[in-house]
Amino acid sequence: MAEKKTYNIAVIPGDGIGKEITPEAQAVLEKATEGVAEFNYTDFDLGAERYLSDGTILPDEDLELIKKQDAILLGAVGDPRVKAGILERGLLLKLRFALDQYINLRPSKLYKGVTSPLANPGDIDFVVVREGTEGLYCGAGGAVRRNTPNEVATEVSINTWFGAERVARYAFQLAMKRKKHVTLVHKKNVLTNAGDMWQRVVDKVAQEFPEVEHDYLHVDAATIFIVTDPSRFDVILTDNLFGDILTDEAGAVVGGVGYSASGNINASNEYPSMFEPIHGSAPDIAGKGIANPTAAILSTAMLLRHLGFDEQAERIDAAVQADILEKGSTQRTTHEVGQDILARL
Ligand SMILES: NC(=O)C1=CN([C@@H]2O[C@H](COP(=O)(O)OP(=O)(O)OC[C@H]3O[C@@H](n4cnc5c(N)ncnc54)[C@H](O)[C@@H]3O)[C@@H](O)[C@H]2O)C=CC1
Ligand SMILES: CC(C)CC(=O)C(=O)O
Ligand SMILES: [Mg+2]
Repeated sequence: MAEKKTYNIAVIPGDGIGKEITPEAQAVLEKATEGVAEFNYTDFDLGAERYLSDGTILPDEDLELIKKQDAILLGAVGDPRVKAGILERGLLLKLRFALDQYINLRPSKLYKGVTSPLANPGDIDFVVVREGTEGLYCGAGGAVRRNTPNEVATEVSINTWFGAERVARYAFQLAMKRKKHVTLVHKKNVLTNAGDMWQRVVDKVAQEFPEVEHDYLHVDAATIFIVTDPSRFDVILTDNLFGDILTDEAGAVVGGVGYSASGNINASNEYPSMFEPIHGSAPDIAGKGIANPTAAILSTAMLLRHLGFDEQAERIDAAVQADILEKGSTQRTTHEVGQDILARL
């Protein structure tokens, strides 16, 4: 149950379709919370336009203000006019790291009425618990002898016992509320240092949860089962890179990344958590008004659940499900989908 009466929400639409889907999500969030508490929104002009106009990516004063919010609603980051990585690292990953959002929570659910590319998808309903602050995304590494034929580039995957243990415990706790099954996904047959540590962490944490079954898959095999037998999964626990890749695949399997929401959770509540669709800024369709805002809207349900507004979150989920059942197969603009879902609240 929510405890406070006033909530401050940072809104970062970002780039590309992020700017198109975020207003639809925010409208749903505002409507769903009408009368239950006061939600104050602060818009942050961060992303490619800001960077191209004044060279700033995430100024310290913005970060400090964001730290004081209760939650963050983010669209997507990345623009073809800006060198790859500048905004992704300097804005998105900086937020995840600075706010210690170590749980990257990514549910994959096949909504009734959505057409999966799988012939026999079965009942797909699993959650990927992806570590959010470590692994190959830390930015450790570098390049020597750049722009010579002898260039060597390294990316170092940093995995700490502390980091793996806290996310593993979260995954087992989540499994207790679900089908009590955790699958660790890694590549321990090759990444023998990190993979072995992750397995030992999971074996230790599992002892605290005797009711939860756990197994292991190498990531390459996991990609097979996500398309051949996705209903076998309940909670997938994995590292930052594998989780990123697997969740896009899972998104495709449940009808498209436009249906896949996520939360970057600071489970200790020291800093605000951030909610965003799993997809990016989709430059190939940006500006056309055709992006699916459903993932962004479902992200607001995750935001509300995080703040303790379970009932309001359920209403958003139900509105999305009803919308898909009735109109999922019709061609609609981003705004039409947003309006249709809004009308059901
Ligand atoms: N969380 C974030 O902010 C993320 C940012 N990115 C950034 O986004 C940019 C584009 O990356 P891509 O690799 O193209 O991935 P992407 O997820 O933006 O797009 C991949 C494909 O999915 C489609 N798609 C994505 N969202 C959709 C939606 N809501 N409705 C309908 N179709 C949708 C796109 O049109 C595209 O064909 C890059 O700059 C990348 O770094 C990528 C992933 C996550
Ligand atoms: C753009 C990246 C920083 C990450 C990504 O693709 C994701 O978190 O899904
Ligand atoms: Mg991704």
